[in-house]
Amino acid sequence: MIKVGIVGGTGYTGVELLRLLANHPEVSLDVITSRSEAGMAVSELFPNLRGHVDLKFSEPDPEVLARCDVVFFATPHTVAMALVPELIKRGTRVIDLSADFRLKDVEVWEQWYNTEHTCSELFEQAVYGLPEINREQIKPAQLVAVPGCYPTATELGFLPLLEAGLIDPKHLIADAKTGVSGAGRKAAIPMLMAETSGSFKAYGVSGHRHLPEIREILSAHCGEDVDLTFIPHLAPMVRGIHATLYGRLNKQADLQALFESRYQHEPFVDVMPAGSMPETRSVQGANVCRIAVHQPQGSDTVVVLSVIDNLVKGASGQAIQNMNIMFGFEETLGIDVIATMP
Ligand SMILES: NC(=O)C1=CN([C@@H]2O[C@H](COP(=O)(O)OP(=O)(O)OC[C@H]3O[C@@H](n4cnc5c(N)ncnc54)[C@H](OP(=O)(O)O)[C@@H]3O)[C@@H](O)[C@H]2O)C=CC1
Ligand SMILES: CC(=O)N[C@@H](CCC(=O)OP(=O)(O)O)C(=O)O
Repeated sequence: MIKVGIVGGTGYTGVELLRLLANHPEVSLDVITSRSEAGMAVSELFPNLRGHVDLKFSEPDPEVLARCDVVFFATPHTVAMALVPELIKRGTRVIDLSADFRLKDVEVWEQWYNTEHTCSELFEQAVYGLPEINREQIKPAQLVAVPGCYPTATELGFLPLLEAGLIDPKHLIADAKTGVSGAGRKAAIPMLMAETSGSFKAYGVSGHRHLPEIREILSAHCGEDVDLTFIPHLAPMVRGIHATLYGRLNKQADLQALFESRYQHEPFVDVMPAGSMPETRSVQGANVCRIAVHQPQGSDTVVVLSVIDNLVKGASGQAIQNMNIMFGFEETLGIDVIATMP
């Protein structure tokens, strides 16, 4: 059994970590922090955890957190960077769901996050936690940066095509939609269902912070600078991401066979039969990226449809997948793969 701590246990990704880790046979949940709910029983705030999590929220305390084998940060960006150096020094492993350690260039990070980074010296040792490209590096890692939700859906969709050199890396388009839970568990008028229900809009058109992340990862992995147009949208749903990805083919190939072969050994990527249109509900609650590849008739454009649950494969499920790899557990242990909706 390993001792696990969670910083930020009252947010959407925090409670999703709790739901999955409460059932994990190798995990003892030891610390769950919240500054606003310190002293309250976890099961009082989250009745779905009654009988499964017998802990109280506590203030984040590095002394206490350092006694864990691994600490998850399910906090807004800039929180992890303040606490992680001390934990790393004491030998505690860290899995950060925020964006603090996802990029390798501090200037780019500071430009997109509009604040100073206080421990960029850890960028080098941080491993980007997308197991489908970095499984070997994740195994010994002390610090894992879990990919963003849009980047997970987008990178998994483009990877097979870029790796095979089948599309022009300078002309990629990602047209992606998310639900309101992507904005976190807080009171914000534009995210209220009364505002978003029956409505649909784009945002971040002039630039979204996930753009440099996707560009950096795809470029580094494929050895060629990638240029991407990435436009996020807010859809009237609670959870889920649907990314429609476009690439210009520079040669013809059996695209279905390419995707099936690339992901044949990946437990959490499901390549659907030719002609399929994956729906976000088919991955709700599951750590699965469901992908379909299409080539519209008479066109040299390939269209990839990629869906995930932003809170599971886009955050907490992927974080636990990383933990399993880091501690040598079966990669699928304690992680749901069957969605709660058909
Ligand atoms: N929601 C999503 O779909 C996804 C989110 N992420 C990332 O995961 C992280 C968490 O997201 P989400 O769960 O949505 O966020 P929420 O806003 O829902 O929750 C944030 C949590 O962090 C705690 N927190 C806030 N400020 C601090 C602080 N200064 N020190 C310690 N704890 C703090 C809060 O508790 P309290 O204030 O009581 O301490 C709360 O528990 C973010 O970085 C987000 O970008 C990644 C992928 C998807
Ligand atoms: C609706 C909404 O605001 N969505 C968030 C989703 C990003 C997210 O959750 O952040 P990470 O995956 O980077 O941690 C956004 O666009 O910023």
